[in-house]
Amino acid sequence: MLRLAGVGKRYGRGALVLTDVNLEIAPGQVIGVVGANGSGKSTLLRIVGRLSRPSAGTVTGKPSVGYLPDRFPAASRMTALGYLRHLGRISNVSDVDKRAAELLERLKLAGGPGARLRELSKGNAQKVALAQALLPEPELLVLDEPWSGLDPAAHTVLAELLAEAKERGAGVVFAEHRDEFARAHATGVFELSDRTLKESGDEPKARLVLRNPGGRLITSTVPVNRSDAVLLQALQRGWSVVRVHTPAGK
Ligand SMILES: Nc1ncnc2c1ncn2[C@@H]1O[C@H](COP(=O)(O)OP(=O)(O)OP(=O)(O)O)[C@@H](O)[C@H]1O
Repeated sequence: MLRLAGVGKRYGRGALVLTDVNLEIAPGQVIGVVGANGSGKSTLLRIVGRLSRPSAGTVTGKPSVGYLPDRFPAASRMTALGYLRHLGRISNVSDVDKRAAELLERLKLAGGPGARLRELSKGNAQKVALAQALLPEPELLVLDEPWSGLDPAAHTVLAELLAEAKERGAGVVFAEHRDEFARAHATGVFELSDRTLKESGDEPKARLVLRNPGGRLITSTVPVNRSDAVLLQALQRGWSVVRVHTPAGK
């Protein structure tokens, strides 16, 4: 469906953000991309969704794409339904009103289809953003942190919608910063670190919640066999340990 080979990306004359990224997306595959803030997840997803061109390497395949951006510009006076109708007409969605209303109903958009975009809370704006990506039933869904801001009920609905997309043979690529969460929803998880993408094995991970000397809470996910070393280094730098979550039995 889509193949990235040797993909690199730099912005302007800046340093490389991605180097030698290889990724193949097949129908029915759900790929989770994890990585720290700034590791290049959004950059990679924009390339996968063909919204941005790589500086090196090739992207082959031209599936239709539904894209959920990392920031949804919801500053319009349009209603949620008006907005989806407009987008649906551009991409020739049949029965657009019915389908849009169904999606908004399943996601439980506060205020219903008539809610104005600029009055929506973060989580409700995210629901409209998800609906616009799902509406045309694209061959490839590219979702940048799709669970961000959603309440638990909408989490479940989104998991169902992704399972349905997978069932009809769509490919899905999503970005997520929580490793275990990505693992729970993906058929394959890849990690972006040091500017490149590696398949993330099933090695058990520990989640460390630390407080830096400035008082900020920092959450870090590390392989269990490295957690002692990371904790020791953090303590030596004057950080304190708030919580350590390890998988059962590790
Ligand atoms: N339009 C841009 N122009 C210049 N640099 C950019 C641009 N977009 C992203 N970057 C840089 O590319 C790097 C990767 O950013 P990106 O947003 O892809 O990371 P991310 O993993 O999605 O981060 P987050 O988890 O915080 O959303 C960062 O150093 C960022 O500053």
